[in-house]
Amino acid sequence: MFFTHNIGIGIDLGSTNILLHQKGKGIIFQEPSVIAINVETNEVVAIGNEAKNMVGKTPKNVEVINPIKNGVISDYNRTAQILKILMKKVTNGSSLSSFRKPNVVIAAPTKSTPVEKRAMIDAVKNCGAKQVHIIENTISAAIGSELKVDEPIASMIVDIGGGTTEVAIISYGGVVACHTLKIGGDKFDEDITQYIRKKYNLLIGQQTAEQIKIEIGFATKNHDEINCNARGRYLVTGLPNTITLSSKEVHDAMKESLEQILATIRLTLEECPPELSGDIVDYGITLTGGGALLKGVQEWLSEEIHLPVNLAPSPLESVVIGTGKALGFVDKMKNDTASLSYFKDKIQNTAN
Ligand SMILES: Nc1ncnc2c1ncn2[C@@H]1O[C@H](COP(=O)(O)OP(=O)(O)OP(=O)(O)O)[C@@H](O)[C@H]1O
Repeated sequence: MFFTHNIGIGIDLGSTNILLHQKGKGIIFQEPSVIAINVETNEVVAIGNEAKNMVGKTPKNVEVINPIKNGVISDYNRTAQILKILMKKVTNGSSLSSFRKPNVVIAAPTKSTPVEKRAMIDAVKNCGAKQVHIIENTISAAIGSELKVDEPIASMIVDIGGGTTEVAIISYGGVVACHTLKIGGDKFDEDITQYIRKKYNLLIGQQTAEQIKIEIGFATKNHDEINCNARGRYLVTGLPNTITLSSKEVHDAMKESLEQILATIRLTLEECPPELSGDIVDYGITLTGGGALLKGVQEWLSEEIHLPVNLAPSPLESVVIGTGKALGFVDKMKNDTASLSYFKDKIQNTAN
């Protein structure tokens, strides 16, 4: 069967999760940004969920790596290996003639440097993409959260990811104020691990910490207390042990990181041009990213900043949905750039 149209792919290369959106199909991949490698042969053993399940359980010759840190590619070769497998998935393993090679829109951290952007573009191009366009994470998250970014209304987006929190005020399709913090949901996991180690002398694994956060983690101090069990290695005897942990303890463990996120939101609000402040007061701020799913985040934030706080329709998927929608703009731009002038400057076309 012949296809005459180009394949369009949107990519969110997150610190915790990688997502792929294919034009006409929707989200076709949504798994952890993890790769398991046989270090003796350099062969890929697994990626995504399968690789994440191997963390802490592999033999010596298999290494499980997270090649994206704080939203930025930290291990180029491993990221390229993941992308190659994903591209094969999209093209069903067939080698494509140049006119059928996919056009890609990839989201990059709003404050990434030209070198970091270039690394992303090269990684995707080397895997067989035809054109690669970069879109800023926060713009993509806002588009994917159904905010009206192309209208003269200011929006504020807070994307609490795994490795970073990005806070931006967007108006006329552009970022007018933005701050990035290298703290996200994964730091909450570390906070919980440290707390349990210090208080109970128990060493827990990263997946256990994440489960505790999801099950009984609250951003609000005042909530109906709940408990859960945590299993790990008791450091005094070296033997397995189980403790019972309360949601108040988990809140205490995460408190400092939450306060740093709050300080970053306040800082961005302080930089909001006065003409746009009214819109933020009227429409509030929109929370997205996996960290926005922490229990009580909406209540906690609206109490602290006295503004309406909305949750994006699909916090874990906002960015990739935004890249999928941006693909539509890129396609249309070839014929009609005038009505898309806001995005034209924001989506950097590297093909020409
Ligand atoms: N229900 C939940 N409650 C609390 N945290 C959650 C929940 N679901 C997912 N998370 C957390 O969300 C984080 C991942 O979010 P997301 O996929 O948006 O990050 P990312 O885009 O990969 O990271 P980054 O934006 O830093 O590159 C993880 O820390 C995960 O534990």
